[in-house]
Amino acid sequence: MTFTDQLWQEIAPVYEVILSHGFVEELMAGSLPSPTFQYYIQQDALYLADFSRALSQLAARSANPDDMLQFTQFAQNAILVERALHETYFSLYAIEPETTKMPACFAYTNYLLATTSLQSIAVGAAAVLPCFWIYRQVGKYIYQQAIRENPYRAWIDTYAGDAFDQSVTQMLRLTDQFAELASPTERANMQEAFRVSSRLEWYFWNDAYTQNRWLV
Ligand SMILES: Cc1ncc(CO)c(N)n1
Repeated sequence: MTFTDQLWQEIAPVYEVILSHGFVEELMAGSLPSPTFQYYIQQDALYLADFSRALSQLAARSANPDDMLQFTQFAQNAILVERALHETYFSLYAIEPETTKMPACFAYTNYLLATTSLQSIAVGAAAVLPCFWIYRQVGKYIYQQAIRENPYRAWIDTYAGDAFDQSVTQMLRLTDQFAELASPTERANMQEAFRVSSRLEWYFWNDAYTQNRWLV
């Protein structure tokens, strides 16, 4: 079993509750209320900018040019592909850009930036991995079940598509390479980072579903 297989086994319960979350179920059924999706898209635009910064941080800290190129491409894709998607939805739903990160987005982006800046590159890679991997799995799951006339089709197609699939496979390969070189302590830190980000993925959807705001 690869290191990344082990990572997935450990977060299997988190993945299960993500799949059964109301946000995912209603997105799949096409019945997600548009204010919920708007909130999500606004927060995701803020998230993606920092996700790209976190990937650039890993690129800058890479020891070899192959890894640098990979992380740079991931950072570029986070901006390009996903911005195109957001522009679709921003105009489709007349969504105003948001500037305030709500609690889950705030927690997640700050966690990614701190981890990719201050921890080892291996731990940083493990922290960004759920952003790739969970989205691919959720994307494929939704794609298989979603009704054809789904207002959220463009979102579903992006994450269930081949281009995203290939990035995820590359990211998994990189993480397994880092794990091979890592000490047992560092591998434990990678597991912890993977777990934290996986939980924050759930919180990100949950904040949108509950329209969570700062209470104070
Ligand atoms: C919160 C979140 N996680 C992962 C992705 C996929 O990159 C995304 N767009 N948003």
